Amino acid sequence: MTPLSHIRNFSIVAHIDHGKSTLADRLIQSTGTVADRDMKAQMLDSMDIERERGITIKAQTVRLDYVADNGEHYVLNLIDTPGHVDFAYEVSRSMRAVEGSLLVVDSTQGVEAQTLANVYHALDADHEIVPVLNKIDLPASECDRIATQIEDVIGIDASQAIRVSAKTGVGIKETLEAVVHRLPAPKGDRDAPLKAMLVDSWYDSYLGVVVLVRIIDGVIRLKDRVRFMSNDTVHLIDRLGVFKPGMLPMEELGPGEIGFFTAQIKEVRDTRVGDTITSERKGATVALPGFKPAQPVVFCGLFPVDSSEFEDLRSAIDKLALNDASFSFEMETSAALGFGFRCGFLGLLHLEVIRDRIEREYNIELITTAPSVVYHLYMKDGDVRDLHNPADMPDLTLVDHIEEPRIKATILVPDEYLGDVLKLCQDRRGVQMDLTYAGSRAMVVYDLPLNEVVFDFYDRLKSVTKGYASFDYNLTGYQEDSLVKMSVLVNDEPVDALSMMVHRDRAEMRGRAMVEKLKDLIPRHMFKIPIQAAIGGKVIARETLSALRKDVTAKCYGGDATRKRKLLDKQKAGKKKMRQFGKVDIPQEAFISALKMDS
Ligand SMILES: Nc1nc2c(ncn2[C@@H]2O[C@H](COP(=O)(O)OP(=O)(O)OP(=O)(O)O)[C@@H](O)[C@H]2O)c(=O)[nH]1
Repeated sequence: MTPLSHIRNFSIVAHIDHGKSTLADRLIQSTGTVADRDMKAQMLDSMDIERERGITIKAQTVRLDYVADNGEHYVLNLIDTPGHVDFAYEVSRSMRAVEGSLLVVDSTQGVEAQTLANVYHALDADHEIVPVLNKIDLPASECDRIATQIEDVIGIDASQAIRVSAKTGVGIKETLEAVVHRLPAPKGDRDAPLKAMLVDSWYDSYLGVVVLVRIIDGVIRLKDRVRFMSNDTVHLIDRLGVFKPGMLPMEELGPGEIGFFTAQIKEVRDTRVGDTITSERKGATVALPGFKPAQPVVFCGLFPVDSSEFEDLRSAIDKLALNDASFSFEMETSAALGFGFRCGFLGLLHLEVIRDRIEREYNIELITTAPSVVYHLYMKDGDVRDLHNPADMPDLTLVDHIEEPRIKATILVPDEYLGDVLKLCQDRRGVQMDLTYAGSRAMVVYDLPLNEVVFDFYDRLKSVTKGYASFDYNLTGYQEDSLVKMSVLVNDEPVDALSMMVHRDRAEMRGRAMVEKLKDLIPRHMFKIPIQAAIGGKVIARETLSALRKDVTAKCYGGDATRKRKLLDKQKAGKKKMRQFGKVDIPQEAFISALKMDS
């Protein structure tokens, strides 16, 4: 067992793409944790989807053995945290398991919105922070300027920032020395009753549920019987160890150490992140302060394109939920789409990841309905209800008022795009709260309704700023506003999957945009099709799709045969992805595309 004075626990915080995973790889490699020949890029990103998209979702951990320049042997535990806003919750909880952070900032880019958000999590957890300026091998690197920016914007001393190229390996040794000498050792009492913090847990098809723990006090041993304090269950530890980064068995783990155990636990749901684990006998009586469970904030319906795949979808969703306690679901039926599931997610990226995994790993084509936030309905009879699905909106005459979730959004953007960003936020019913400058960049803080952000705000922000803006948000609470349900009728049939909650003042604009989009997205049929948007019984926008002549290749005027064939093939492929509403076929992509706003 390593003495506390020779343990350092740390995380790396950074904005996406600033080089967190690359730096972690270099640290793993240069401490000889993984032999060079086994090294593959991004050791810690285990899921395929993470590797493909280059984003980290689940927190991962690795133990590094390091002999410092003073000749002493240290154990360094690195917890890698996700970088994306949807997973901020995972960031904040894994920070509680460590004492310090390396703050990685790309020295060609500077501080971004997620740098700020993540560093605040680290400061909240009382971390010692060592700034690291990365990518110094690039000609555009400006270390002095970025160090000053870190001091101005974040307010921490950056005079001792370490200059690193995670790509070439320059500065890696200095980084390891800084971890040893500038980050504090953990505290803990080996002789006190066991107190271990449950940092994370996941399902492994061979091992069952694997639990990641940080030992605070006491010692945990193989074959110990331990009690989970939140639900008072007792489990026998049948496997104990650390990640290097593969599993390395250990006989015991003492204070300050981070490792895993398995104990024949069947479901991730039986393990509450933030829970305190103690010994069955003579255990601790007071639990560690827990964490709030992550709440899904975005809901949407997932339906199989081919309705015979409903059972396959159910089993795919069941399996995914095994490993992801923040993903919720319940069965849903839609008049238009048949059987499916209403699912809750931490944010849009989370939604996309789950949807992609179902489509790819389980080979089920999906129709995704409009993402919606959770509204609070205050009914006239005094009842208060949560509305997860606009299709369930009761008659407005029964509702006294509606509250919607609001967020505090922080956006960092180069000066020249500030005007466009302000306009975008204003158009989305935002209220400006703050505007400050750091060099040639502006930091603007807006109070915005989550429902205006949930769908395509981030895409719009990237496009109006040519990708130069960075964005982060957190939920602030609920606020009353004038909200109504807008329904869409195609050929006089309501399409419930397209109904959405909108602000009354914006309903007409949204309705018009929606029917115009649908007119382009729905192929022409042999008859005229009216497309309408309505609030209650009142139509607020209308378009008519004219009837089609029979021959789809007619407009090719003879001529090019391959082009004709392509068109027919395209039409055939399109058919498979259509759903029938009354007499009308609506292509799958219409459900998502129709909801994108161009403002
Ligand atoms: N030139 C140069 N490129 C680097 C350096 N460090 C990282 N990169 C590149 O920057 C890109 C992003 O690096 P990652 O390590 O994936 O970034 P990340 O912060 O882990 O991103 P997430 O996992 O999505 O949070 C990759 O293409 C890296 O190869 C560096 O020191 N120099």
